[in-house]
Amino acid sequence: MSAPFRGGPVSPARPTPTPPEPPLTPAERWRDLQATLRLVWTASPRHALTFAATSLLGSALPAANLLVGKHLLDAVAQAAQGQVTYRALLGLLAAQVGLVILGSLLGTVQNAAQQLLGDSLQHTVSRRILDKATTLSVEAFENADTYDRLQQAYREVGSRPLGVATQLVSLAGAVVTLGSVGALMTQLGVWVLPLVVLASVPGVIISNRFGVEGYRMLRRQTHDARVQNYLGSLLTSDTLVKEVRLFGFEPYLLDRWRTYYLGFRTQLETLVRQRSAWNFGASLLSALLIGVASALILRRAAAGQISVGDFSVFVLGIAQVQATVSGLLTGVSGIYQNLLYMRNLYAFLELPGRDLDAGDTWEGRIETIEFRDVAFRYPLTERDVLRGVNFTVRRGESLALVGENGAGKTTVVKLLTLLFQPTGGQILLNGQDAARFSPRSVQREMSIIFQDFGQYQMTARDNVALAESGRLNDDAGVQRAVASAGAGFVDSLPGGLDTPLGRLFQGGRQLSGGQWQRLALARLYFRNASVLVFDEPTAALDARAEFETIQALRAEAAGRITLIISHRFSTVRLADTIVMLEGGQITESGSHDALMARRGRYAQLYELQASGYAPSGGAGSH
Ligand SMILES: Nc1ncnc2c1ncn2[C@@H]1O[C@H](COP(=O)(O)OP(=O)(O)OP(=O)(O)O)[C@@H](O)[C@H]1O
Repeated sequence: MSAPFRGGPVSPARPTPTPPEPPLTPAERWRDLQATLRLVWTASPRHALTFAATSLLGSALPAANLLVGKHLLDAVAQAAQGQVTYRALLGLLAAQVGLVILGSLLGTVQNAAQQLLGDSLQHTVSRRILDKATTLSVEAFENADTYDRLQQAYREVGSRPLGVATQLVSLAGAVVTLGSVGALMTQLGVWVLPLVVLASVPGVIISNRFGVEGYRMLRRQTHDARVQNYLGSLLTSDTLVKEVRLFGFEPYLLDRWRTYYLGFRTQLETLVRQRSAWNFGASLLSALLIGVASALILRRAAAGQISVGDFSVFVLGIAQVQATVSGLLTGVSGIYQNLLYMRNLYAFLELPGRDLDAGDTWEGRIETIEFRDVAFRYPLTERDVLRGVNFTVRRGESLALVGENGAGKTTVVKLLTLLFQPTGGQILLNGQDAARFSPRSVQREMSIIFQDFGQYQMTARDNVALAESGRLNDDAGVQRAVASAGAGFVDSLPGGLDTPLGRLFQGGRQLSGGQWQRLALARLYFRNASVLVFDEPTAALDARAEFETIQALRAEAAGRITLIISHRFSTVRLADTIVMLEGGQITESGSHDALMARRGRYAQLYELQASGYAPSGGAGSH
């Protein structure tokens, strides 16, 4: 089993690589686009509307600027010949200044709306991801693919949906700009606009193609990047620093970390080299086409067919059209790319959740639990880790599971607490199939301390009362649970129950392993459950604490079903029934005395452990 959960952001590396993405059909892309727009709209209708309106209005400004600029230039040229008054020139200047002011006003409102819309979107999407995560089964978290999707979705929440929205709006804006500026340029000759437009296309196609390549590269690297992050987190972890220093495996970790980096670097270099070469070719082609258009315009100028103002429309128009066409095409490819990222989010949101409230609601106490021929196989694995497991435990009884590492004890607990469903056989609660009932309603009757129990970087009170968050202020209940768990040390903490614990946040007090375990026990006792499950409840406790814990456990166990997993036979022997698991099957069961009398595997292991305490190394008696 893994080490206790320490709240680190990166879970241990899992070997399954991310499968290649399936290509999206146009219909799927269309569906994702609609879903994204709906998302943007629901995040903040007011800001979405303001953003779209100001962007579209702003898109008509370049043509208006060109037109006023042309008239101004022509007027200046005519003024030289005394044909235009100063007043008329001032009128044109006023129009130009007016346009500048309007542009800056629209830009300011647009920026503000975009920023607020982005923030609302980030909140909405994060919330959806977190909501989804709460409905995923525990199994889903043990699957590398799901975990990758969760990470990818979370990483992209800030930028991608807003990216689609802004690009779509700029696309519409680009059509407005191109139409209006294009109409002005067409007056200079029908070939001008097509040549200028054509000059912008190759560069955009190339940036589009390499954008998609870049996305594919990142996606291919997801799994390795996670491993690399994990390696980095080992070197920066507060809880692991002692072990890392002592064993001195920093160079090994750094070396592996760097090997991953070098792999990414090689891929990036190839991509950058290819993109640069193609970009250079595209800009040569573009310069050639602009050169041809300019030569044609100059021929008309030489023939006296166009004014200075017309020529300014051509020169400034080129830049405008190129920027707009490139905006238009990158907008299309940007939407395409952002939708690829959005697919990660949707793929995560579409993962089948397990409705923990589905099924009949369990009411009342659990009086008996029966495993009937239960088998279990973890997803994506090839062998059953439990086979033909049969046992019954009744109210007031305690059952201990023993067995060597990997025998399947924790798996029995995961099934009993309905975190997983058996792949064969049945679990009966009060004689009824547990599968009929909503897991959440059954789980309300259970309380547990896992081997890898949580150490919550919150207050001591939170650490206890999280077991029933509706009773966070039940001081008497918390005190009772703390007393049962022998966690009286909390009273000597500077802020008592309200002392923040852990090292992660300012002012937090770090506890010892045994103190954390006692708090986890208090959490277990805080919930008034009919089934108490102890998975290695005394592993981190000293001998006296173990004794006290067992005494408390016996007192709390009255009138309940108790299930204990422990490698300590001093704990196990007190159970009414002991079940010996070997390779996923029950090989012996009975009371301690019965099993000792049988002189089978249990007796062997018991004596092996007891011999460790005997002064002469001989077998101890029970
Ligand atoms: N998430 C998982 N996916 C696949 N196999 C798993 C998973 N968790 C456990 N196993 C496998 O199931 C078997 C039983 O594991 P389990 O954790 O139930 O053993 P255990 O008896 O509790 O061991 P320990 O005493 O070491 O805690 C082991 O072979 C283990 O490798």
